[in-house]
Amino acid sequence: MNAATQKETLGFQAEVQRLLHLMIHALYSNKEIFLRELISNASDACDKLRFGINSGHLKPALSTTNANDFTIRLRADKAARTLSIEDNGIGMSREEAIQHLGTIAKSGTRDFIAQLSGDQAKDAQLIGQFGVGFYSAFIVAERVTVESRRADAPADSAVRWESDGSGEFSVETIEKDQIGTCLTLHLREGEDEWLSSWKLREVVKRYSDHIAFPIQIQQESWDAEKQTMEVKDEWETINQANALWTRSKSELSAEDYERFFESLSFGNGKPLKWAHHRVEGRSEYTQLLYLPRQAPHDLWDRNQKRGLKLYVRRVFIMEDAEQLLPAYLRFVQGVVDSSDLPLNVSRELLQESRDVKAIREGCTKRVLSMLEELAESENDQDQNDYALFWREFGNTLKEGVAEDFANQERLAKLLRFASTQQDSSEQTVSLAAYVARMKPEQEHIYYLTAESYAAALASPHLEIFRKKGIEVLLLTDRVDEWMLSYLSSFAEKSLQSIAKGSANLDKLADDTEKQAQATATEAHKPFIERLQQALQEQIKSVQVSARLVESPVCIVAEEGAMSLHLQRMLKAAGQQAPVSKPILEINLEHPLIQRVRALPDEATDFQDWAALLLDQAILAEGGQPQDPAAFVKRLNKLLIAA
Ligand SMILES: Nc1ncnc2c1ncn2[C@@H]1O[C@H](COP(=O)(O)OP(=O)(O)OP(=O)(O)O)[C@@H](O)[C@H]1O
Repeated sequence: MNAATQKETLGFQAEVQRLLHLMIHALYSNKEIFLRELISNASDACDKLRFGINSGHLKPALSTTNANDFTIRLRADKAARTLSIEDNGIGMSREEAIQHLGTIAKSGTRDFIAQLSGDQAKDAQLIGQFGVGFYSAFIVAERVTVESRRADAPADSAVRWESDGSGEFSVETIEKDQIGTCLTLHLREGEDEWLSSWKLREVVKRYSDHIAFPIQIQQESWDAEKQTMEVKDEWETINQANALWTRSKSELSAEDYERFFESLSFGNGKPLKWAHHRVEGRSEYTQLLYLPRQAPHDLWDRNQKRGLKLYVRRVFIMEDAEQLLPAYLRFVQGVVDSSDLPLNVSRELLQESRDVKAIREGCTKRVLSMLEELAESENDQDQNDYALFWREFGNTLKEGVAEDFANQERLAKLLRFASTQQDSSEQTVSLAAYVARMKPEQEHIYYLTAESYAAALASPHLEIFRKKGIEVLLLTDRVDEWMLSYLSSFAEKSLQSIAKGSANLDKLADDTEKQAQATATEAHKPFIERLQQALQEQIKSVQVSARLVESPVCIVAEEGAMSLHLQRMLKAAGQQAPVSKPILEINLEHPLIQRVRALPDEATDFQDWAALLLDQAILAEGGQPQDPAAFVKRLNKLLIAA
């Protein structure tokens, strides 16, 4: 026996020993992950061999090995109480087995182990972040035998590595017919469940369904004579072995993508659009992202489960990984498969990972590009998919304007609104289209927020804009006010509420109009002051209106103050809104105002008239009079007197 074939016994690297001891205890409650780790190693080994063959780097010893023959086989031997995981991947030489299975080649191992405390929960989390790999076999096995033959080595140069995990391992050279690696786990007392085919199926389905190579177990049949299940020499594939996203786009049809979406979304119909890319650079990953056609009923609820499915090198890691996309894109479904994250990445780690940050940015940009492409369909009369998208998800996308400053400009281009330019409440007008239609003298993008489309259309604030033929965007979704507090301009035009302050109306008025307003204010100063006096508890001031044409009065919020609509919304939600008194604007041309103005100084009902004017202004704006019963009483009193 020469030195190379001799059996030798070696000690584990000190770190391995310590890690093994701590890991077995810390991960015991989550022991099934050992199977995922070992299958992942087997899959990596197949990948490496396939790559070696395709790139011409490696010439396998067996000519039969081609990309279609790769399998990962799980063999349970009930009599011997062993579970084997066998692959026909790249395999290991004797030196490689010593190197890879006796040491931890990762940088920072020492620091990492120094952090382990013996506290089970904390250590489990830390080990999870570190990646447990091959050594997880010892969670369920009291002894592990690895027989391996490198794909380019002759049959008599294979290796057997064996250890009970207590500090030493042995290696010897053996003969092995097949290339690849066979790991045999001699199960610990009480671990017999790993001999049952249903248990193996269950765990493979959960974690390894999308491993690209077939994972197989032996078929069993009932032997009536012996009254036992007998193992047959036939193999059955128990995973889908079809990680669609790892295949090249040119191989996949629209039906393939649609079918996969169905499996992701549990029958939510066909997707509107998808994007499938392999991203290289700072972080390497594959993204397969879908825009659904229909919103789930609870889309509005930001606390609902959301997110993409996360895989690491085709091993399933978690459902609903919400860190991979910002909350405002929670309608997107799909898969991210990272090449960089550790297999045992936890939700906590996702939050801190720089790789995840890069994935999140990359996926966000991709979704925005998909939406921009979809928006091009707006010119298509027959199939306006963007209108469809906007109806379902527009409200959610608006949250992005407030939350995603880096992409605000792109998001603003994707917004659609109802407008006075159209006859329907449908939100189809983009800010770009609005700006293109602006009057030469117009400097602002005008909008009005209201409870409903009908309320917006009836608002007295619109009168002057109608008269001058200036378009106003009508915003009636709950999220609008919040969004607007973050969106102050578009294409260098500032957004201006027509229900606040002067609304820069003077810029729209010609010199004669301005002159007339100034003269009227001067001429009716005593009346204006009297009205102001009567209502001073409730309003900030009375002003001669530049925006009213048909209505006698309206109220507006002060420039820079919270809009009255938002104040009402906050109040309805039980939140405290800063109290700011509105401005009452009056239309001096209106017969009702003229009637009140004509009341003699000694008239005792001036106070009633003033209160009535204010209350109707509040009503027209969509609000509630402070004291509705008093309003009705006053109205009746004045009607009877009239
Ligand atoms: N089935 C196998 N075939 C060939 N080599 C293997 C096999 N299993 C393990 N190895 C070798 O042993 C090394 C160590 O495996 P281990 O699972 O501990 O770490 P890893 O796979 O490199 O990292 P991690 O599992 O944490 O992502 C692997 O890098 C690989 O070189």
